[in-house]
Amino acid sequence: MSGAENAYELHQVSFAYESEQSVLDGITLSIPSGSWVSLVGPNGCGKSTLAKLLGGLLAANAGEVVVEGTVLNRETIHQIRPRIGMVFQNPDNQFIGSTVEEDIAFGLEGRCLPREEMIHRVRKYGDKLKIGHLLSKHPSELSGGQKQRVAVAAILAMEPGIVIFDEASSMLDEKACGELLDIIKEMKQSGEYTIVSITHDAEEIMYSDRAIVLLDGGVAADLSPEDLFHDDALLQSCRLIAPYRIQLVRELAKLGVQVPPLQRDEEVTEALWQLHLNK
Ligand SMILES: Nc1ncnc2c1ncn2[C@@H]1O[C@H](COP(=O)(O)OP(=O)(O)OP(=O)(O)O)[C@@H](O)[C@H]1O
Repeated sequence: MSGAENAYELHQVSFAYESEQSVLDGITLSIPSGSWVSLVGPNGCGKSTLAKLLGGLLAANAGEVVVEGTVLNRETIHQIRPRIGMVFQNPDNQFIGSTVEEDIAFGLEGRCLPREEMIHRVRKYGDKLKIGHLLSKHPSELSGGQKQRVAVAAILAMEPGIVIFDEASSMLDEKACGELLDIIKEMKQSGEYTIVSITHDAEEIMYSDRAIVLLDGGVAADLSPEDLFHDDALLQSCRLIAPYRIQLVRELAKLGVQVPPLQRDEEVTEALWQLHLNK
Protein backbone atom coordinates (compact mmCIF):
# COMPACT_ATOMS: atom_id res chain seq x y z
CA MET A 1 0.00 0.00 0.00
CA SER A 2 1.03 3.60 -0.55
CA GLY A 3 1.09 4.63 3.11
CA ALA A 4 -1.39 7.46 2.37
CA GLU A 5 -4.30 7.50 4.81
CA ASN A 6 -6.83 7.95 2.03
CA ALA A 7 -6.70 6.33 -1.39
CA TYR A 8 -9.07 9.05 -2.60
CA GLU A 9 -10.18 12.48 -1.55
CA LEU A 10 -12.59 14.30 -3.82
CA HIS A 11 -13.33 17.94 -3.21
CA GLN A 12 -16.30 19.53 -4.98
CA VAL A 13 -15.77 17.50 -8.15
CA SER A 14 -18.05 18.26 -11.10
CA PHE A 15 -18.16 16.79 -14.58
CA ALA A 16 -20.19 17.26 -17.77
CA TYR A 17 -19.78 15.54 -21.14
CA GLU A 18 -19.03 18.29 -23.68
CA SER A 19 -21.78 20.90 -23.63
CA GLU A 20 -24.27 18.70 -21.83
CA GLN A 21 -25.71 19.18 -18.37
CA SER A 22 -23.54 18.21 -15.39
CA VAL A 23 -23.48 14.47 -14.71
CA LEU A 24 -21.64 14.96 -11.42
CA ASP A 25 -22.07 18.11 -9.42
CA GLY A 26 -19.93 19.02 -6.41
CA ILE A 27 -18.94 15.50 -5.29
CA THR A 28 -17.02 15.47 -2.01
CA LEU A 29 -15.97 12.14 -0.52
CA SER A 30 -13.02 10.24 0.84
CA ILE A 31 -12.09 6.57 0.54
CA PRO A 32 -9.61 5.24 3.13
CA SER A 33 -6.69 3.16 1.85
CA GLY A 34 -7.35 -0.56 2.17
CA SER A 35 -11.13 -0.17 2.29
CA TRP A 36 -13.77 -1.76 0.05
CA VAL A 37 -16.41 0.69 -1.09
CA SER A 38 -19.55 -0.06 -3.11
CA LEU A 39 -20.73 2.68 -5.43
CA VAL A 40 -24.47 2.35 -5.92
CA GLY A 41 -27.31 4.28 -7.51
CA PRO A 42 -29.96 4.03 -10.24
CA ASN A 43 -29.08 3.68 -13.94
CA GLY A 44 -27.64 6.83 -15.44
CA CYS A 45 -26.83 8.54 -12.12
CA GLY A 46 -23.14 8.84 -13.03
CA LYS A 47 -21.47 5.83 -11.36
CA SER A 48 -19.36 4.88 -14.39
CA THR A 49 -18.48 8.51 -14.97
CA LEU A 50 -17.27 8.76 -11.37
CA ALA A 51 -15.32 5.50 -11.80
CA LYS A 52 -13.59 6.96 -14.87
CA LEU A 53 -12.71 10.11 -12.91
CA LEU A 54 -11.30 7.93 -10.10
CA GLY A 55 -9.37 5.90 -12.67
CA GLY A 56 -7.94 9.00 -14.33
CA LEU A 57 -9.69 8.19 -17.63
CA LEU A 58 -11.66 11.45 -17.45
CA ALA A 59 -10.61 14.78 -15.94
CA ALA A 60 -12.93 16.77 -13.68
CA ASN A 61 -14.28 20.07 -15.03
CA ALA A 62 -14.10 21.54 -11.54
CA GLY A 63 -12.84 20.46 -8.14
CA GLU A 64 -9.99 18.22 -7.16
CA VAL A 65 -9.37 14.46 -7.24
CA VAL A 66 -6.55 13.53 -4.84
CA VAL A 67 -5.14 10.02 -5.23
CA GLU A 68 -3.00 8.70 -2.38
CA GLY A 69 -2.13 12.26 -1.39
CA THR A 70 -1.32 13.50 -4.91
CA VAL A 71 -3.63 15.82 -6.87
CA LEU A 72 -4.58 14.18 -10.16
CA ASN A 73 -3.67 16.43 -13.10
CA ARG A 74 -1.78 16.34 -16.41
CA GLU A 75 1.60 16.36 -14.68
CA THR A 76 0.80 13.61 -12.15
CA ILE A 77 -1.40 11.28 -14.24
CA HIS A 78 1.58 9.20 -15.47
CA GLN A 79 2.71 8.61 -11.91
CA ILE A 80 -0.80 7.88 -10.58
CA ARG A 81 -2.26 5.80 -13.43
CA PRO A 82 -0.10 2.67 -12.76
CA ARG A 83 -1.43 2.61 -9.18
CA ILE A 84 -4.98 2.02 -10.46
CA GLY A 85 -6.46 -1.03 -12.18
CA MET A 86 -9.94 -1.11 -13.72
CA VAL A 87 -12.11 -4.15 -14.45
CA PHE A 88 -15.12 -3.55 -16.69
CA GLN A 89 -18.44 -5.22 -17.40
CA ASN A 90 -17.81 -7.20 -20.58
CA PRO A 91 -15.02 -9.79 -20.28
CA ASP A 92 -14.84 -10.10 -24.09
CA ASN A 93 -13.89 -6.44 -24.53
CA GLN A 94 -11.02 -6.78 -22.09
CA PHE A 95 -9.31 -9.74 -23.75
CA ILE A 96 -6.38 -8.45 -25.81
CA GLY A 97 -4.02 -11.44 -26.20
CA SER A 98 -4.63 -14.55 -28.29
CA THR A 99 -4.04 -16.75 -25.24
CA VAL A 100 -4.62 -16.29 -21.51
CA GLU A 101 -0.85 -16.09 -20.94
CA GLU A 102 -0.41 -13.40 -23.60
CA ASP A 103 -3.34 -11.48 -22.19
CA ILE A 104 -1.91 -11.34 -18.67
CA ALA A 105 1.55 -10.49 -20.06
CA PHE A 106 0.25 -7.70 -22.31
CA GLY A 107 0.10 -4.96 -19.68
CA LEU A 108 3.41 -6.11 -18.20
CA GLU A 109 5.14 -5.71 -21.58
CA GLY A 110 3.95 -2.09 -21.57
CA ARG A 111 5.73 -1.66 -18.24
CA CYS A 112 9.00 -2.99 -19.74
CA LEU A 113 9.50 -5.52 -16.94
CA PRO A 114 12.39 -8.02 -17.22
CA ARG A 115 11.26 -11.26 -18.90
CA GLU A 116 11.80 -13.41 -15.76
CA GLU A 117 9.64 -11.03 -13.69
CA MET A 118 6.91 -11.18 -16.36
CA ILE A 119 6.93 -14.99 -16.35
CA HIS A 120 6.87 -14.98 -12.54
CA ARG A 121 3.87 -12.62 -12.42
CA VAL A 122 1.88 -14.46 -15.11
CA ARG A 123 2.29 -17.69 -13.09
CA LYS A 124 1.68 -16.04 -9.72
CA TYR A 125 -1.53 -14.24 -10.70
CA GLY A 126 -2.66 -17.10 -12.96
CA ASP A 127 -2.48 -19.38 -9.90
CA LYS A 128 -4.06 -16.80 -7.59
CA LEU A 129 -7.06 -16.42 -9.91
CA LYS A 130 -7.25 -20.22 -10.43
CA ILE A 131 -6.63 -19.98 -14.17
CA GLY A 132 -3.11 -21.47 -14.07
CA HIS A 133 -4.34 -24.49 -16.05
CA LEU A 134 -5.81 -22.24 -18.76
CA LEU A 135 -2.70 -20.23 -19.67
CA SER A 136 -2.41 -21.66 -23.21
CA LYS A 137 -6.14 -21.37 -23.98
CA HIS A 138 -7.68 -19.10 -26.63
CA PRO A 139 -10.48 -16.78 -25.35
CA SER A 140 -13.05 -18.71 -27.40
CA GLU A 141 -12.33 -21.75 -25.21
CA LEU A 142 -13.22 -19.93 -21.97
CA SER A 143 -16.47 -19.28 -20.13
CA GLY A 144 -17.53 -15.71 -19.26
CA GLY A 145 -16.47 -16.24 -15.65
CA GLN A 146 -13.07 -17.57 -16.69
CA LYS A 147 -12.55 -14.59 -19.02
CA GLN A 148 -13.42 -12.21 -16.20
CA ARG A 149 -10.89 -13.99 -13.95
CA VAL A 150 -8.28 -13.49 -16.71
CA ALA A 151 -9.19 -9.77 -16.79
CA VAL A 152 -8.70 -9.54 -13.02
CA ALA A 153 -5.41 -11.50 -13.22
CA ALA A 154 -4.14 -9.13 -15.92
CA ILE A 155 -4.97 -6.14 -13.71
CA LEU A 156 -3.54 -7.61 -10.48
CA ALA A 157 -0.35 -8.69 -12.30
CA MET A 158 0.41 -4.99 -12.73
CA GLU A 159 0.30 -4.75 -8.93
CA PRO A 160 -1.96 -1.73 -8.51
CA GLY A 161 -2.86 -0.44 -5.04
CA ILE A 162 -6.37 0.54 -6.13
CA VAL A 163 -8.75 -1.65 -8.13
CA ILE A 164 -12.03 -0.32 -9.54
CA PHE A 165 -14.68 -2.83 -10.63
CA ASP A 166 -17.27 -1.25 -12.95
CA GLU A 167 -20.24 -3.65 -12.88
CA ALA A 168 -17.72 -6.46 -13.33
CA SER A 169 -20.19 -9.19 -12.35
CA SER A 170 -23.24 -7.94 -14.25
CA MET A 171 -22.70 -10.21 -17.29
CA LEU A 172 -21.75 -13.29 -15.27
CA ASP A 173 -23.93 -16.19 -14.21
CA GLU A 174 -24.61 -16.82 -10.52
CA LYS A 175 -21.68 -19.20 -10.05
CA ALA A 176 -19.19 -16.86 -11.74
CA CYS A 177 -20.60 -13.92 -9.71
CA GLY A 178 -19.92 -15.87 -6.53
CA GLU A 179 -16.37 -16.66 -7.69
CA LEU A 180 -15.70 -13.00 -8.46
CA LEU A 181 -17.06 -12.02 -5.05
CA ASP A 182 -14.69 -14.55 -3.42
CA ILE A 183 -11.79 -12.95 -5.31
CA ILE A 184 -12.76 -9.48 -4.08
CA LYS A 185 -13.08 -10.81 -0.52
CA GLU A 186 -9.57 -12.30 -0.76
CA MET A 187 -8.24 -9.00 -2.12
CA LYS A 188 -9.77 -7.15 0.81
CA GLN A 189 -8.38 -9.68 3.28
CA SER A 190 -4.86 -9.35 1.88
CA GLY A 191 -4.89 -5.67 2.89
CA GLU A 192 -2.99 -4.83 -0.31
CA TYR A 193 -5.80 -3.10 -2.16
CA THR A 194 -8.31 -0.30 -1.99
CA ILE A 195 -11.39 -1.60 -3.78
CA VAL A 196 -14.13 0.48 -5.39
CA SER A 197 -16.94 -1.54 -6.89
CA ILE A 198 -19.88 -0.27 -8.89
CA THR A 199 -22.53 -2.89 -8.37
CA HIS A 200 -26.22 -3.66 -8.18
CA ASP A 201 -25.48 -6.96 -6.42
CA ALA A 202 -26.89 -6.77 -2.89
CA GLU A 203 -24.85 -9.79 -1.74
CA GLU A 204 -21.64 -8.07 -2.87
CA ILE A 205 -22.59 -4.73 -1.28
CA MET A 206 -23.20 -6.53 2.01
CA TYR A 207 -19.58 -7.65 2.23
CA SER A 208 -18.12 -4.21 1.48
CA ASP A 209 -17.11 -1.77 4.20
CA ARG A 210 -19.27 1.09 2.98
CA ALA A 211 -21.77 2.08 0.34
CA ILE A 212 -21.68 5.45 -1.37
CA VAL A 213 -25.05 6.25 -2.92
CA LEU A 214 -25.11 8.51 -5.97
CA LEU A 215 -28.36 10.28 -6.84
CA ASP A 216 -28.97 13.24 -9.14
CA GLY A 217 -25.28 13.91 -9.66
CA GLY A 218 -24.41 14.05 -5.96
CA VAL A 219 -23.59 11.82 -3.00
CA ALA A 220 -26.98 11.11 -1.40
CA ALA A 221 -25.59 8.88 1.35
CA ASP A 222 -22.34 7.37 2.56
CA LEU A 223 -23.20 4.60 4.99
CA SER A 224 -22.65 1.01 6.12
CA PRO A 225 -24.28 -1.77 4.05
CA GLU A 226 -26.34 -2.61 7.14
CA ASP A 227 -27.78 0.91 7.29
CA LEU A 228 -28.39 0.93 3.53
CA PHE A 229 -30.35 -2.33 3.66
CA HIS A 230 -32.54 -0.98 6.45
CA ASP A 231 -33.38 2.25 4.59
CA ASP A 232 -36.36 1.43 2.36
CA ALA A 233 -36.52 4.87 0.73
CA LEU A 234 -32.84 4.76 -0.22
CA LEU A 235 -33.13 1.18 -1.46
CA GLN A 236 -36.04 2.18 -3.66
CA SER A 237 -34.17 5.20 -5.05
CA CYS A 238 -31.23 2.93 -5.93
CA ARG A 239 -33.54 0.21 -7.32
CA LEU A 240 -31.94 -2.22 -4.89
CA ILE A 241 -33.50 -5.14 -3.07
CA ALA A 242 -32.07 -6.20 0.28
CA PRO A 243 -30.50 -9.68 0.29
CA TYR A 244 -32.90 -12.46 1.25
CA ARG A 245 -31.13 -12.92 4.60
CA ILE A 246 -31.67 -9.25 5.58
CA GLN A 247 -35.31 -9.37 4.49
CA LEU A 248 -35.77 -12.44 6.66
CA VAL A 249 -34.09 -10.79 9.68
CA ARG A 250 -36.40 -7.79 9.28
CA GLU A 251 -39.48 -9.99 9.03
CA LEU A 252 -38.36 -11.93 12.12
CA ALA A 253 -37.94 -8.63 14.02
CA LYS A 254 -41.59 -7.80 13.21
CA LEU A 255 -42.51 -11.11 14.91
CA GLY A 256 -40.42 -10.15 17.95
CA VAL A 257 -37.47 -12.42 17.13
CA GLN A 258 -34.25 -10.45 17.30
CA VAL A 259 -31.32 -11.58 15.16
CA PRO A 260 -28.35 -9.23 15.06
CA PRO A 261 -28.18 -7.79 11.53
CA LEU A 262 -25.78 -9.11 8.88
CA GLN A 263 -25.46 -12.47 10.62
CA ARG A 264 -24.56 -15.73 8.93
CA ASP A 265 -27.21 -17.99 7.39
CA GLU A 266 -26.86 -20.53 10.22
CA GLU A 267 -27.71 -17.89 12.85
CA VAL A 268 -30.79 -16.82 10.93
CA THR A 269 -31.79 -20.50 10.61
CA GLU A 270 -31.28 -20.93 14.36
CA ALA A 271 -33.56 -17.95 15.08
CA LEU A 272 -36.21 -19.46 12.79
CA TRP A 273 -35.89 -22.80 14.60
CA GLN A 274 -36.30 -21.09 17.99
CA LEU A 275 -39.39 -19.33 16.67
CA HIS A 276 -40.79 -22.68 15.55
CA LEU A 277 -40.06 -24.29 18.97
CA ASN A 278 -41.73 -21.43 20.86
CA LYS A 279 -44.87 -21.55 18.75
N1 LIG B 1 -19.51 9.45 -23.46
C1 LIG B 1 -20.62 10.07 -23.09
N2 LIG B 1 -21.05 11.17 -23.74
C2 LIG B 1 -22.18 11.84 -23.37
N3 LIG B 1 -22.96 11.47 -22.32
C3 LIG B 1 -22.58 10.37 -21.62
C4 LIG B 1 -21.40 9.61 -21.97
N4 LIG B 1 -21.29 8.59 -21.09
C5 LIG B 1 -22.32 8.67 -20.24
N5 LIG B 1 -23.10 9.74 -20.57
C6 LIG B 1 -24.32 10.19 -19.86
O1 LIG B 1 -23.94 10.51 -18.52
C7 LIG B 1 -24.95 10.09 -17.61
C8 LIG B 1 -24.33 9.17 -16.56
O2 LIG B 1 -23.88 7.99 -17.21
P1 LIG B 1 -23.06 6.85 -16.44
O3 LIG B 1 -22.76 5.77 -17.41
O4 LIG B 1 -21.94 7.48 -15.73
O5 LIG B 1 -24.15 6.39 -15.38
P2 LIG B 1 -24.27 5.03 -14.56
O6 LIG B 1 -24.82 5.41 -13.23
O7 LIG B 1 -22.97 4.31 -14.59
O8 LIG B 1 -25.36 4.24 -15.38
P3 LIG B 1 -25.62 2.64 -15.51
O9 LIG B 1 -25.97 2.14 -14.14
O10 LIG B 1 -26.79 2.58 -16.44
O11 LIG B 1 -24.38 2.03 -16.08
C9 LIG B 1 -26.04 9.44 -18.43
O12 LIG B 1 -27.06 10.38 -18.67
C10 LIG B 1 -25.35 9.06 -19.72
O13 LIG B 1 -26.24 9.10 -20.80
